[in-house]
Amino acid sequence: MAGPAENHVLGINDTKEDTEEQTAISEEERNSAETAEGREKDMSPASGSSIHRSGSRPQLDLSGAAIQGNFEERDPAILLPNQSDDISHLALDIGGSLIKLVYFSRHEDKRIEDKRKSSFKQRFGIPNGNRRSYPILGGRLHFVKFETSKINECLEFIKSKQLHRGGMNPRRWPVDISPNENVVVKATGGGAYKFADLFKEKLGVSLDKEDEMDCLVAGANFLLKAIRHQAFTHMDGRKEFVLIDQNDLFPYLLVNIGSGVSMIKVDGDGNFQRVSGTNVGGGTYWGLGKLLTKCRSFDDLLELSQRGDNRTIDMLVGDIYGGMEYSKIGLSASTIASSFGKAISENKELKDYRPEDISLSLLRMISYNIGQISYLNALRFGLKRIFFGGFFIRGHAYTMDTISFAVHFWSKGEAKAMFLRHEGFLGALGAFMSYEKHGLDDLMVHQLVERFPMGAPYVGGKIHGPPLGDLNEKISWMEKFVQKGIEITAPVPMTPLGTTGLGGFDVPSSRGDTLRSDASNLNVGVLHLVPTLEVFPLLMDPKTYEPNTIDLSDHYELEYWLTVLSEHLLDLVDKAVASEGGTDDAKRRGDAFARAFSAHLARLREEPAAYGKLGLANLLELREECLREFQFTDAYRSIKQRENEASLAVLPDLLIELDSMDEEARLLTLIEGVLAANIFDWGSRACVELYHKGTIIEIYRMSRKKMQRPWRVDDFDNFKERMLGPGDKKLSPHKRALLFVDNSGADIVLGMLPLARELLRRGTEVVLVANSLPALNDVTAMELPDIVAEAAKHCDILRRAAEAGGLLVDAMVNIEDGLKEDSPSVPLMVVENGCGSPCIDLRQVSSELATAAKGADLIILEGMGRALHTNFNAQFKCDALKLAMVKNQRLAEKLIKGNIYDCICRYEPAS
Ligand SMILES: CC(C)(COP(=O)(O)O)[C@@H](O)C(=O)NCCC(=O)O
Ligand SMILES: [Mn+2]
Repeated sequence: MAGPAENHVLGINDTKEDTEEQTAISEEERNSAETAEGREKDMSPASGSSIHRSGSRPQLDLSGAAIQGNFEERDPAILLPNQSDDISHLALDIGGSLIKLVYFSRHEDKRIEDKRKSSFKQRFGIPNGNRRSYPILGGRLHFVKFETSKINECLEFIKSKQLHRGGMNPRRWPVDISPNENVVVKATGGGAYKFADLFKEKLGVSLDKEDEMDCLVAGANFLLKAIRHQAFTHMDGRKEFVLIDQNDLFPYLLVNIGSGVSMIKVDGDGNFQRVSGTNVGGGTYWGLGKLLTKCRSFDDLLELSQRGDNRTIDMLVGDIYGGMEYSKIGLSASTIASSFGKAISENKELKDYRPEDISLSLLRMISYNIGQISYLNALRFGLKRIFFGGFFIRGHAYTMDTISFAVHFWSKGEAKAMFLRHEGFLGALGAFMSYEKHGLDDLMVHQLVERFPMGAPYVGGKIHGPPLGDLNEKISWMEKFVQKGIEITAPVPMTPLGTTGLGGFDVPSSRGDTLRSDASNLNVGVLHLVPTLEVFPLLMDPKTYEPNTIDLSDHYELEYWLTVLSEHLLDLVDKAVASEGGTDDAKRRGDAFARAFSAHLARLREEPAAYGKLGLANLLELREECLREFQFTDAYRSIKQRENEASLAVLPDLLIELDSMDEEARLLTLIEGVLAANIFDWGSRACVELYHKGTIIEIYRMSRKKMQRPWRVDDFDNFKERMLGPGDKKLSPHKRALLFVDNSGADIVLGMLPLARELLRRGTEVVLVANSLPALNDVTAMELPDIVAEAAKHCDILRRAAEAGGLLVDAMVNIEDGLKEDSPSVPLMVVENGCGSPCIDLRQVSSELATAAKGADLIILEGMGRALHTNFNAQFKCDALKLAMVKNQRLAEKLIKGNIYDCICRYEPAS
């Protein structure tokens, strides 16, 4: 199968091609990678402390280790007084064509101990189930590529960010590490040997060489276990993400296609065996292709193949059987009987064949061969899953289709070929993993969040420009392109549509519009490591939970939502710029934000799976993240404030009205109130237009007036029965209710707070769950205590509950609520949900929320984002009430066969 031993180049996964590939940077602005000043102070070692290492591995020096701060805190930071902070947060995979860099930057430590947080801790204590012997650092993993031929750019990049010295920190250099100190950086790939002296000379860094195969496997294992949408199948031009069960990952076959091909049977972490390989690999394609087509780069050769027709060269079954198929053995007429076989019988010279056809024929020959050998090896060891990686694939749709086709064909559909989004970074990640005690190998899927910041402008299918240092550089670059009249847009297909080559085994079709020669450039975001995130414990089955309701793999649906977001953009930029005082700087940032976000939308329009599996929640979150990237921290700040004030002014009247009702009428009015007040949503186009037509209170009244039952989804009677009991029978009240609140203003003040008050009155503890970061006009956990405090001035129940929950510490004056009945003062609390988006993915919530959830027996999800776009179909272990007004015509039609402004009151008791 493989060639003679001396020619056995298998496993050498690079080629020395003269690639034209652009530098691709997945990089965030430098300043965001900085560590907070205060924390630096705590973490920096006493000056003059020595660096302790054992052998070649830099290790943490645990001598004198002490917990910093509160012993009861979850995952407390541990102060290592003798540890220099220079454990390198950088690892490299230096190949013949590309240098892949993985580096870590710490999160800014913005922990603010407000009274909300301390009261929460008092109430719930601190969970200690997740204690580690050492903490995982919160931070980000960045993935960056350079052309090996431009190694100096790579060295400059490392130097400018001081990555070899543990990140950019002016306090650390040169105080902590003397320039003569030997810093060790993990590296794999042939270049780790070849360029060792250069790294030493230019950066003073010693490259600690790690075995390539070890790294590949470690990288693949980490990715497959820790990143939800890592692996995908690719058939007929369609990418489909595959859910990998962490506990059912092994064994699998890892096929790394570099110059040669290695086939590795992976049985566990660090447990693998190279079982086979072939010398016909990427190097063969590139080498033969270069000789036969005069193509100058690997990418050019791939591009040629997209315009090729291999039937002009390959001998097909039909050529042998006079156009017929050989049905007896299941071979169709278009099956390749012999690659390049036609060339024997034709009286043609090389020049008579189109380079496009040659390239395609070659690509098919090699891809099929690899697919076939891989399958045979999978069969040999009884493996069902085959993951392909290596530079040969580089996100090329047609290559993936061809390999998939071969595996499918030979296995008769039994085995699956899968590909990895981070396939180019397996080795570098593996090298990074080889640092001891960074805690990465312990990370779980829910502790990682991938984000896609604007790394560099991309134009015409290529990333342009150097790595972007800071926000200003990012904006300047964009402005430069715009001045030149070049629209910054997502990469476009490099060949016209419909030019896919024909022929083949049986023709695997790959849609022209998904073809690209290096799509993987942009498919890798920045991995945020957030050790405090947890799976919401009340989810019925986290494994089958899918947050998104609408399926964006439906082309029309995706197109609709992308258009909605584009149409919102101008208005959003106006709000964002105004929120920053409308200064020139804010306008520049606003412009850049609009361009960056439009580029994301264009990118996703072209390749919906570019950032992993796409759902509406991701799109809405991407918008908020992009705003934050351009330093718009709260675009709706003043709108929220205005609406809060207006609503608080009418709250006393509402409470009096409610208190004059009997229990049943009151409960109905309260639910009506929540639904009616959910109309205040600055994310809905239709609603924003409404706001021009009246004051907040007028719109609220109008909305309440229209609240006619039955609602489009109306489970109110069931909810009422649970709350008030059937007939005269009283049921015990819920112990604790989690209220996932939505918007500021009327929504929270006139909708959810009165409902919370009712629950409190009935003896149910209430936890208000709000966003950690601003998103549209959603109320945040930081803002809520003040709103509650204001509302409590008019309400005895809220006041006592807020006091009991530790939200109010000062005695309240001016109590206008006449109610003096002796209601139990169960606590009212506020927790943050861990999100900064209008939607919520309950697989990744704050540890605060997870803790509060443990004693809860009622969940109320409110609003379109939290209850409809996400979680509409979510099932919980406890009673759940989903309340929302549908403020979008299309969603109303799709979800409830109704109309805009219809309401949903969906009650699902615990089963
Ligand atoms: C962004 C939103 C999910 C916020 O809704 P909310 O959760 O506040 O009820 C919603 O306004 C939305 O889906 N807007 C986009 C569609 C539109 O403009 O109609
Ligand atoms: Mn909202």
